[in-house]
Amino acid sequence: MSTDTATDTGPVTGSGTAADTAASTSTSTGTGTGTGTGTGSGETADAQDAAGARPRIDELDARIIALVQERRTVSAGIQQARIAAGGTRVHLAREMEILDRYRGELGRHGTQLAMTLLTLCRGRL
Ligand SMILES: O=C(O)C(=O)C[C@]1(C(=O)O)C=C[C@@H](O)C=C1
Repeated sequence: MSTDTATDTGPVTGSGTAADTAASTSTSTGTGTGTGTGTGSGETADAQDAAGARPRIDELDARIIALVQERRTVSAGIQQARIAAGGTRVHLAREMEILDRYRGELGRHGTQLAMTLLTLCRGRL
C-alpha cells in the first residue's frame, strides 16, 4: 500500500543552465513547479532532442495513451457488468481508493491525474 510521503516539488529542480535561464520565456506564477522550466525552444531543448530524449518521451507518451485506452475498455466492462446486475455505473468507494493511490504515489497532482482518468473512463459525474 502506498504512503502519503510523496513530495510535490515538481518534476524539475535546479537543473537549468545559465543559457537556459537567459533564453527562458517562463510563465511561472510562483506555484512551486521548480526553476529552469522555461517554455522556450532554445538550445537546451535541441540538445536534449539530439541526445534522444524527445523520442523517448514520445515513446512513453504513446504507451501512456495506449494504457489509458486499455484502462477505459476494462473500466467499461466493469461498469456494464455492474449495471447489468442492477448496480450503478459509479462506485464511489472504489474511486476513493484510486484517488488515494495516485495521491500517495504522485502527490496532489496525482489526484488531478486520477480524476481525469476516472472522467475518461466513466464519464462526468
Ligand atoms: O473499479 C470499478 O468498479 C470500476 O467501475 C472502474 C472505475 C475506474 O475506471 O476506475 C470506474 C467507475 C467507478 O466509479 C469506479 C472505478
